[in-house]
Amino acid sequence: MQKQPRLLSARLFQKHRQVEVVLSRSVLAWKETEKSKKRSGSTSQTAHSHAVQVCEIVAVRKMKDDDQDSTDTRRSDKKEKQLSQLYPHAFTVSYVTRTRPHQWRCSDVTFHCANEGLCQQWVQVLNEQLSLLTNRPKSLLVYINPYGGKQRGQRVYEQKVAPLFHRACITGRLTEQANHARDHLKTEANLDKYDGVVCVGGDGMFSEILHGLVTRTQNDNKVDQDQPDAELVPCSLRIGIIPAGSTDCICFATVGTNDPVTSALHIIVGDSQPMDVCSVYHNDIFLRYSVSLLGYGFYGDVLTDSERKRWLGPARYDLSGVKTFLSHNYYEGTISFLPAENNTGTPRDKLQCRSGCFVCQREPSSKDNKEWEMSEDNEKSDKDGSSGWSVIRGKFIAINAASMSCACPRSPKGLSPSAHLADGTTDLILVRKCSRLDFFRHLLRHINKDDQFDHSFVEVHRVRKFRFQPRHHELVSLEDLSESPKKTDFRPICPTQSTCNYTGTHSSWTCDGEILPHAAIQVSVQCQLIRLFARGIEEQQQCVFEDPCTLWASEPSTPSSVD
Ligand SMILES: CCCCCCCCCCCCC/C=C/[C@@H](O)[C@H](COP(=O)(O)O)NC(=O)CCCCC
Ligand SMILES: Nc1ncnc2c1ncn2[C@@H]1O[C@H](COP(=O)(O)OP(=O)(O)O)[C@@H](O)[C@H]1O
Ligand SMILES: [Ca+2]
Repeated sequence: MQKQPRLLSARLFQKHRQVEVVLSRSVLAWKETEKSKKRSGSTSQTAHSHAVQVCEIVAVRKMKDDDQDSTDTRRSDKKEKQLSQLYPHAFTVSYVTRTRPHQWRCSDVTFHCANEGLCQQWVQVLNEQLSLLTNRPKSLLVYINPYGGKQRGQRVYEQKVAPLFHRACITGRLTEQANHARDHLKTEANLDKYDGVVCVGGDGMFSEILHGLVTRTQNDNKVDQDQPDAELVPCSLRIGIIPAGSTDCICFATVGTNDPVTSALHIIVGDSQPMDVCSVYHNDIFLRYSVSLLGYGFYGDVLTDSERKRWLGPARYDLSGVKTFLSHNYYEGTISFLPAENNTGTPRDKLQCRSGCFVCQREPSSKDNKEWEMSEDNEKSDKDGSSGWSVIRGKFIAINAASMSCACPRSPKGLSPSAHLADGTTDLILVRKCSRLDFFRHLLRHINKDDQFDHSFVEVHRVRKFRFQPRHHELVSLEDLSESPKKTDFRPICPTQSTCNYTGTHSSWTCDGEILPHAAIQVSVQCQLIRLFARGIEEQQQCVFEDPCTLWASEPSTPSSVD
């Protein structure tokens, strides 16, 4: 690893202990000095040595700066005030620490020094380093859905997020007309003023922001998104999600947890995660965009039923899930899809999309481009189903397109554990008609370690485009009307019954939790159309910066004050 010169080094104090503090371009490190260790009788080296990446420093402030407001009575502020009285020349560094897996917290370390000049110097140089991090947002447009999830959006923002944003000097315009977030973004908001848009809510709220921002970007660039073959322009503003919804799958699958503080910190440090977006059409009419689950049959029915139970909050999905499972309906139709090229991996490989995923980072090589162009040609010569496109006709309990893993607290590995966030593909999962018990076994595998695709009635394909055509409604009703129950019927289970109920009607598509008005749809994946304030799921405790030991040994590039 390349050794970086020190920008500053000094002997400072942490409470009563003397510490050696070193700053390079990428790392701030500190450790107790030998003298201080001896005095306190401590022998352990590691317990007293710390290192923080500069890019994970949230803020640096002189202790006195925040003490002007004597009306502030929060415990942390009181403590800070006491410290500043005790140590007049002190500064505090707030930085990211990893607590539980994927969970981030903001920790503070306060150093004090013998004179004001030294203190000023450290604050100035540290802040200069932070100002070089140009990916950090300074101004954010924040929308809160006060009615999402357990209706805690506003409280979560005010108590957990706003204080952190304030500390990092992020100013945001807080709006509570969340129901109008999409339209405000589409037409009214002056987006030039902002570095990003943040939503506080669930996947439905995220969807509002997505539609507002993508539509606005296309309009500004004179691209007609209603044309199925339009080449959409990627959005320049990143989107942040503070989870406060019912499923929070988009947050969970991009960060690894649905914790508001962790998300706020990913926003503050200016993370960036590109993400695919599916565009959904019905007979060449644009319907919606989707980033998580497009589901027909089981999930479509769960969502349709759950909308009537919104008052139950997140529990509505459990109740509707059980009800839909017991109904055990299947639907007939034809699904056609354009498979992704071989180099995109398969939904059944064990290559999970993680921070810095090389599958998503891969620039299409000239060979890949050629393959892709060939597929496009195939598509043109193949509107009625021949080579290039695969066509499957059948009876399905569920048809799911997962553009990301769809991991969430209900299913920590998700619907398609190896789906990628930004590879330009979606994983198409077909669950054919099967017994209720088999379907239960399949569902169960979403929460245990077994492979949910390892059933004879399940198949999964990685695709770039797909189309679905339900079996013709009129024909079905004429044939089956007498014996087919209505799709929303709820009947007691017959233990001997092992086949599904043919409804004779269509199901609906759920599109990131919203219901689509048409069953026949055409879908294509728009590779990396948006970016989130996230970095993908971190594999483990990240320690990717230079070894702090090299810092202690290296010489300062500019002479620095030592106690
Ligand atoms: C025997 C136990 C079986 C349990 C199986 C559970 C499988 C759960 C898979 C969940 C996939 C979720 C995909 C996410 C979709 C969200 O975008 C959508 C809207 O989210 P929000 O606005 O935050 O509410 N949520 C859903 O579609 C909920 C699906 C729940 C199905 C039980
Ligand atoms: N102020 C509001 N009043 C009512 N509905 C809203 C408001 N703001 C957003 N919504 C809508 O609420 C729906 C669900 O929001 P979401 O935040 O995803 O919660 P949940 O995860 O519980 O579904 C979305 O369709 C969103 O457009
Ligand atoms: Ca994808």
